[in-house]
Amino acid sequence: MAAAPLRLLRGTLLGGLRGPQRLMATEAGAPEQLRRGFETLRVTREREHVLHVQLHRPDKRNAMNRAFWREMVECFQAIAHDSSCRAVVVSGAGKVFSAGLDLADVGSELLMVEGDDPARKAWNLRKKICAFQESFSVLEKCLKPVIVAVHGACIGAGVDLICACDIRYCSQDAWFQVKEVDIGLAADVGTLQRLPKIVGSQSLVNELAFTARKMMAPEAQSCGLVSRVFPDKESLLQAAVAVAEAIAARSPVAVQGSKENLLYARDHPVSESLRYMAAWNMGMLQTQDVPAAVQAAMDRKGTEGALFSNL
Ligand SMILES: CCC/C=C/C=C/C(=O)SCCNC(=O)CCNC(=O)[C@H](O)C(C)(C)COP(=O)(O)OP(=O)(O)OC[C@H]1O[C@@H](n2cnc3c(N)ncnc32)[C@H](O)[C@@H]1OP(=O)(O)O
Repeated sequence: MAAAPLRLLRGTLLGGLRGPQRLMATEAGAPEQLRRGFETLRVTREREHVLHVQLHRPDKRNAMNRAFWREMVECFQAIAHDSSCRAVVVSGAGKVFSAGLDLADVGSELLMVEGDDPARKAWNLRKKICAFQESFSVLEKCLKPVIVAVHGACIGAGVDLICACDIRYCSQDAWFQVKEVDIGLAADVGTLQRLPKIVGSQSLVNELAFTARKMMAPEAQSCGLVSRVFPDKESLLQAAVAVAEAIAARSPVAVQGSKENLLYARDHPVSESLRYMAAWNMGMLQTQDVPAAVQAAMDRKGTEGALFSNL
């Protein structure tokens, strides 16, 4: 998908956007952090309510350096607070989705831990690991659905990242590798915790984590890691943006409430999740979005027939 020439967003927003637009300093509503931009991420507005976040170190195969781990948190916290954004597409710029941890930049940081004794070193290392975990947990904490589009290699921390996304698509050339054992560590930023809940086969997860073997796109689809496979990157991105647009056309109260409750249900027993749902909806069902959506359905206008305000 070729980037459209940059244009000022003001004035185009209400008409609806048809091509990616770099967020401009003049854009009303976008949080300051998104307008300033990032070193390792490129954020564009693809449609009126859809942002596209690209991992953007193509020369280094989007390897995740220190700036990346920090910027993921800044970026998705800003998106969480951007009420005009209702869905996000994540992809990788260049040849591959991501080569995972930047072994040159972050590898040395992990090996050199400060502290006067083993307990203090351990404590400082724990703080670092928790900070790394937050860089992907932030994708779940942001209630805007995140659709990830994977092409080419998705290695190590790349798998951790996609496991925290809500919808996973890939192209035919994609491959996935839980590579951490090959660099002497147990994957600690989400794969071991989330992947078993995604693919449903503990045996397969164990095999992937213990052997670091590559899993190609067809197997990733058959095991449920990705839900759709596309012939190439272009069709992949088109589909990812289209599904994001479909999500964005629906009530943000309903969509973001669904994400919150799906994640809650993943981590809690059914009875507890039902109680949480009831408490959630005793507030949220009072939204104007319900009568607006019901009226549009009765008028056979579909979702386009109802306009929902930002959340
Ligand atoms: C507490 C933190 C927890 C997180 C843990 C995470 C762990 C992991 O992610 S383990 C996995 C680490 N990653 C790898 O082992 C992948 C290494 N890279 C590759 O296998 C290949 O680069 C790849 C298949 C992705 C692409 O191959 P291609 O031929 O297309 O490119 P290259 O010529 O190999 O690389 C191009 C330049 O990118 C640099 N680069 C690639 N991967 C990394 C990396 N992981 N870290 C740092 N730099 C990387 C590579 O050095 C080349 O740079 P240059 O020589 O300057 O052109």
